[in-house]
Amino acid sequence: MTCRSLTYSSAQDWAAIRAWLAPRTEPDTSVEGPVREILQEVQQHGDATLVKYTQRFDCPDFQAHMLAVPQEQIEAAVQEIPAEDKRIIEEAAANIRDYHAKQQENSWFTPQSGGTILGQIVRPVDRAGLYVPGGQGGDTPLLSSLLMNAIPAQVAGVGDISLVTPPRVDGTVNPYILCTAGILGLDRVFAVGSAWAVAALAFGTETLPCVDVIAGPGNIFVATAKRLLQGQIGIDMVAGPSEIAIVADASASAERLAADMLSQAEHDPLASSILITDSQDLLQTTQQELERQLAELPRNTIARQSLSDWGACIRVPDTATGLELANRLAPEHLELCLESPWQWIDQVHHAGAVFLGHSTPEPVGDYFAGPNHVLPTIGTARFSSALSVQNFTKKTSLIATSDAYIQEHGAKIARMARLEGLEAHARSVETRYRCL
Ligand SMILES: NC(=O)c1ccc[n+]([C@@H]2O[C@H](COP(=O)([O-])OP(=O)(O)OC[C@H]3O[C@@H](n4cnc5c(N)ncnc54)[C@H](O)[C@@H]3O)[C@@H](O)[C@H]2O)c1
Ligand SMILES: N[C@H](CO)Cc1c[nH]c[nH+]1
Ligand SMILES: [Zn+2]
Repeated sequence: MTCRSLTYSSAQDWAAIRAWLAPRTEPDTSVEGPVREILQEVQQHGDATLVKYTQRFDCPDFQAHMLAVPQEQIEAAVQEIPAEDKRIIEEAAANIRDYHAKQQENSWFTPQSGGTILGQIVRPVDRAGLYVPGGQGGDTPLLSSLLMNAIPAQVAGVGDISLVTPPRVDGTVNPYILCTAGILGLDRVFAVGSAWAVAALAFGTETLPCVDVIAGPGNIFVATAKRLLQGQIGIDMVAGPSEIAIVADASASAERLAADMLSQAEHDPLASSILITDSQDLLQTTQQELERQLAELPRNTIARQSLSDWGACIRVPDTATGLELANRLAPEHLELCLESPWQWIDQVHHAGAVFLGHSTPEPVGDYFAGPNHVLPTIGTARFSSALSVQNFTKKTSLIATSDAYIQEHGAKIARMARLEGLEAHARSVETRYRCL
C-alpha cells in the first residue's frame, strides 16, 4: 500500500489522526542558532557577508558586483525565452492580476453630525522584498511563486519591489525567473538567496535596499530568518509544506484523485495528501492508481516518501462526515470531487482554497486561474488566509472630532479614563471642553 488506510467516524478517530499528523505541524527550530548568526553578521558587515555565504553555498567565484542583476540581463532573458512560454506566463499573470484587483480596498471617510469626520486611509507599504526559491541548482525555477508574490504587491501599489533569488553555480539567475521579472516590469533583481538574502532585505546593505515587508516561500533557512525577523519587518507567512485533502464520492475517478494527490506529494517529503471518501471501492482503486502513477513519475522518490509518511486514504460513513474531517484538518487545498460539489460549499469552514468538481485539479490554482497559491498550511486556515493585496497594505485610522463632539462626549471619555486610573487622559479631554 502506497499510503495508510484509515477510518474516521468519531472524535476518537480524530484524536488518532491528529496524533499521527502532530509531528508535521510542529515548528522546526533546528536551524535557529546558525540563522541568528547569519542575521547578525549581515547587519554588521552587509555585502561582504552576502558574498562570503554565496561563495560558500552557491557560487564559488561570486563577487559583490554580481549581486545586482543588470537590467540588460533581464531584457535579454525576455528575448531568450520561447515566445509560447512567454505568452503562457503573460496570460497567467493577467489572470492573477484580475483576481487580485478585486481585493483592493479604498480609503473611506464618514462625516458625522456636528462636523466630526471618521475614516480609514489605506496605503501600500513603501518597499517590499520578494523571495523566489532557487530550486535544485536553479534548474526548477519557481516562476509561479514570483507571479503569486509580485502581483499582489503591484496591485497594492507598492512602488519599490526588490526580488532576491539564489544564483546558480556560475553566478547567474535562471532565465525564466528573469523573464518573468521582466514581464512583470520588476527591475530590481538581486542574485542572492537563503537566510542572508532575507537579512539583507530586512537591514539593507551597500547594494540591497531594506524593505518593509518580505514575502515568498523558501527552505528552512529562509523560513527561519523570516520568522525571527517578524515584527521588525512584516512577513507574508511562514508557509509549511504543501497539503491537499480531497473529499470524494463514488462519482469521482480514481485516476484523477491519485494524480491530484501526487501533484502535492511531489513538492516535498513533508507534503501531505489525504483522500476522504465514503466509497470503499474508490479508496481501493485510488491506492492502486497511486502505485501505478508513482512508477511513472520523475520525482517519485519525494512523492513516495511523502505518501508513505503523511499520505492517507480515509474511509468515512458519508460525505457530511467527510467534510467534518476536512474542517478538522483545515487543509491548504481542499478538493470537493463530488457529484454536486456546490451543494456542500456551506459545510466548508476551514481551508486555504477550495477546488470544486471533477474538472478542477489543484494545479489550476497553483499556476493559472487567478487566486493566490501562497496559502495557510498545517491547520492555520482556521484563522488565516491566502496571500493577498492586504499583505502589502496598511490602514491608518482617521479621527477629526469637533467642538460639538467634545461637548457631547468629553465627560464620558474622561470618566472612562479615570476608571482606568489614567488622570492625564481625562484632563487632555477636559482641557478641550472647559475652554469652549
Ligand atoms: N508553500 C509554498 O507556496 C511553496 C512554494 C514553492 C516552494 N516552497 C518551498 O520552498 C522551498 C524551496 O527550497 P529551495 O531549496 O528550492 O530554494 P531556496 O532558495 O529556499 O533555498 C536555497 C538556498 O538555501 C541555501 N542553503 C543550502 N544549504 C544551506 C545551509 N546549510 N545553510 C544555509 N543556507 C543553505 C542555498 O545555498 C540557496 O541559497 C522548498 O522547501 C519548497 O517546498 C513552498
Ligand atoms: N502547491 C504549492 C503551494 O502549496 C505552490 C506551487 C508552486 N508551484 C507549483 N505549486
Ligand atoms: Zn503545487
